Amino acid sequence: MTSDTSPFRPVTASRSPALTGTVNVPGDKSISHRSLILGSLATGETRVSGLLEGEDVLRTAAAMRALGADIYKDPSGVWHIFGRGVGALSEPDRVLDMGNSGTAARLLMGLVASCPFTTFFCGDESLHKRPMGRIALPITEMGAKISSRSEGRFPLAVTGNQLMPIEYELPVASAQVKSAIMLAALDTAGITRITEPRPSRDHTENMLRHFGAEVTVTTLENGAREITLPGQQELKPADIVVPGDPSSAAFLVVAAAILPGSDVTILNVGLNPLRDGLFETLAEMGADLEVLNIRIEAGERVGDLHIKGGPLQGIEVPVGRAPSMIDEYPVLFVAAAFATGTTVMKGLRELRVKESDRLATMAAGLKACGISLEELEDGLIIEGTGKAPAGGATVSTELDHRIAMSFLVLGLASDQPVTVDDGRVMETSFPGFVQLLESMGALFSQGSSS
Ligand SMILES: O=C(O)C1=C[C@@H](OP(=O)(O)O)[C@@H](O)[C@H](O)C1
Ligand SMILES: C=C(OP(=O)(O)O)C(=O)O
Repeated sequence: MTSDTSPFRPVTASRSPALTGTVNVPGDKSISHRSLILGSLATGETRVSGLLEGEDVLRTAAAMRALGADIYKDPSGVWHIFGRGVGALSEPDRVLDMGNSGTAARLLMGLVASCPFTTFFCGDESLHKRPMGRIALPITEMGAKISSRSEGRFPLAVTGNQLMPIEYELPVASAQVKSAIMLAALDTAGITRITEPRPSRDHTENMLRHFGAEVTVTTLENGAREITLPGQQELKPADIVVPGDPSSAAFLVVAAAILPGSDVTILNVGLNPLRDGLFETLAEMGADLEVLNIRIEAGERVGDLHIKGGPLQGIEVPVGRAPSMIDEYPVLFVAAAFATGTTVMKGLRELRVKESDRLATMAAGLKACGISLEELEDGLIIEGTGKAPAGGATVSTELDHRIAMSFLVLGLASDQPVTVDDGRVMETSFPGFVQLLESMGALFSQGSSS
């Protein structure tokens, strides 16, 4: 994280009693980014409750302010966004620092591609390693100009232009790339068509409809999806209630599943069918998991999760399910380490270009905690013994919030404590992670156990 130069803050998780309680997790990160961006493009005031106030989303808020939107949080916690209308953003007078956030970086590159000025972007050490060519390619084809370091990495500048609509086939299922093209297409005359090989999260499509825009989604015979977006539509402001983030709930669900006797309810969790792959997978592994009170709010499926601790079985996770649980693999690897038998997880090359190389970082930490596994080019095969792993390691989080939280969950149920070298990274997506789990019975200490 670029702005904080204080020393690392290690956090240690120790073997804990059963977890209990009824809790809420912070708001969904993907939906929070999109409410700030689309709210800034609507004509008038959008009110957002439950916005995730994690560092990634606060970067988006700061960037949208720099692009001319008026955004503030009232004393009751509701965020107010006074949008400028599609095509009415103004030139930022500073470099937009996207911190650790791939979503903020990529969506905003698409957004400014149709703006008649140059926008400069930078981020932290992790973001500077992540591939941006996947955005540069389609928006350059539409008519924008990108000046970047080699291989299209940050820092970079996007010079916007009057764009041409495109027909674009995504090489991999990526909601970030899809959304960047849709944001570029919003102020582009004509019809843009995007085909994705497998469905990726559709929050941008859902929220555009919630703001009154026309978006058509067709599922093709081979399972691919085609998204059709006519440009230059007006967005009408609409109130948004952000559900709890299923990717954050995932850590609590796995922690409860691997700690015998646990009984936890998580209220108000987003259960978009393109995000719920982890819960389906845990159920197949034998987890005692129920989904209750399913409802639709602001175009998104929401419900409550009830999870009890109990034995898990190793399984082969279907490759096609990966997009619906892409951020949950690190914590699924932890669940697999507690299961009886082999869990095979493949088709995960994308994990190598997240905040860290999540296959390599997780494999190294799991091995250090005494877990047998094989690292493949595109996945992990984990051998669970059905018993608690040894633990007892200090793991490097590599500026990756999901690595930090996954190993802390492991430490709650392993024989020896597990330390992560820097707990600050959790602020990215889950402020208050340690305190929330402590309120359920989990044992943490600041600093290293040795
Ligand atoms: O669109 C989004 O909000 C996100 C899409 C996913 O990335 P990809 O688009 O790279 O799959 C996911 O990993 C990320 O955390 C959030
Ligand atoms: C990959 C993630 O986020 P981003 O791409 O926005 O950095 C994540 O939150 O796991």
